[in-house]
Amino acid sequence: MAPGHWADFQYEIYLNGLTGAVPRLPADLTRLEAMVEQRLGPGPAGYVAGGAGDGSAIRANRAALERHRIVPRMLRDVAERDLTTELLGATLPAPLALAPVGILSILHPEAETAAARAAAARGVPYILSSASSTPLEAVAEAMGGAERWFQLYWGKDREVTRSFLDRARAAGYRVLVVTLDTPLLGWRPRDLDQAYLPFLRGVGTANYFSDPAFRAGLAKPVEEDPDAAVLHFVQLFGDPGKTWPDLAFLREHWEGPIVLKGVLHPDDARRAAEAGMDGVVVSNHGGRQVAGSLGAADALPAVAAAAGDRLTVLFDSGVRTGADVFRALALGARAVLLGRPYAYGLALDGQAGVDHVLRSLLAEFDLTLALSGHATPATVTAEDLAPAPPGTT
Ligand SMILES: Cc1cc2nc3c(=O)[nH]c(=O)nc-3n(C[C@H](O)[C@H](O)[C@H](O)COP(=O)(O)O)c2cc1C
Ligand SMILES: CCCCC(=O)C(=O)O
Repeated sequence: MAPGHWADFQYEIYLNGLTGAVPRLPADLTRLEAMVEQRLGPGPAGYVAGGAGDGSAIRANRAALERHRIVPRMLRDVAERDLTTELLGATLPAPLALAPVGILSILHPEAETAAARAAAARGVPYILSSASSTPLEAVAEAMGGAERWFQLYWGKDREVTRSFLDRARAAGYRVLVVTLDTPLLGWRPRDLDQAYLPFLRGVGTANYFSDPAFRAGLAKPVEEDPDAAVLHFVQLFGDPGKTWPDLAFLREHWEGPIVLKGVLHPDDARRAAEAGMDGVVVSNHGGRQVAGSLGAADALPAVAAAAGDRLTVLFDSGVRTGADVFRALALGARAVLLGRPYAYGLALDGQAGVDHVLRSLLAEFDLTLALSGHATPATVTAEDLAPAPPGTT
């Protein structure tokens, strides 16, 4: 990252305005979802925007964040700011990574590769999903010298898991994010009502179909019987039979940091620490798994307290603005993962769209930080928040 502040993006936009150039995407990232609905058909837009059941967990995610109001402090010298953040042995330019979002080819032909390039150009880690539409080796190349994180769907076939870990290691991925909240796909009415499940057409299976261990489990090569290959994928991608002792296998086969994604209860954080894990992502999978579940931000303070200094605590589910990043840090996260907004940026303008989303979010965060009286994320605490008056959220 060049010297300067993320907030400089604001001046860049103003200066472009002198020549009549205005950005192609809005500065208010909450507008992107409606734009994607208009641009893409209801299938892909519904898949990304949709949630479990009645959508209550998506609403809970927003409510849990909005319930906290920022209390700005004055005259604290915020002229020079530094957003760099130490995270799991690396120095990041900001407390942010891009969340694993699978099957991005339903949104844009360049899919994960474009998202990875956009993130790498800003030094932000991109967490590649197991359910990527592009093989992990090709995405690793697109990441160049940036941090490489791989998200594992920890399925039923141990050989496939082992092979994914071997491939990820060989391709230079350093951090392993193991998603625990998706051993089964949640009940998602928008997809069910449209009978829209991209996986059934083979989207998001690139890592599997290119995997020697996966291919060894098929009666016929993928190319000869793609339907059977899809069925095999559907049967093995999740494993609802797993329990905490099973983590020993992953710990044994992955030398770098392991982060468990989808932790919402403090006891699960304690178990993660006992199992030798390095971090957790407090997340309800963007409200896509358990309708009626608590807003992820509501779980954050207790998980952070249970984690203490034994685990690095990350957060996602509902982050849409710079204020949300601030709130998550104040509630105990060290960094946040951005999910749907960058997928929308990709859908609307490819790599440039992801770049716009990243820079807008971080510019807004930088300004929020400064205008609230902080020169660095490290000084943000729960003291910077006040509860919203009852009935106002
Ligand atoms: C379309 C879509 C696909 C996703 N795919 C994955 C995935 O492959 N692996 C995973 O761990 N999480 C996946 N997630 C969850 C995200 O990593 C993240 O937890 C979620 O998007 C956060 O909620 P938010 O986007 O509303 O902020 C997906 C989310 C969406 C919207
Ligand atoms: C096979 C997993 C589906 C990707 C995912 O995590 C999601 O759609 O939420």
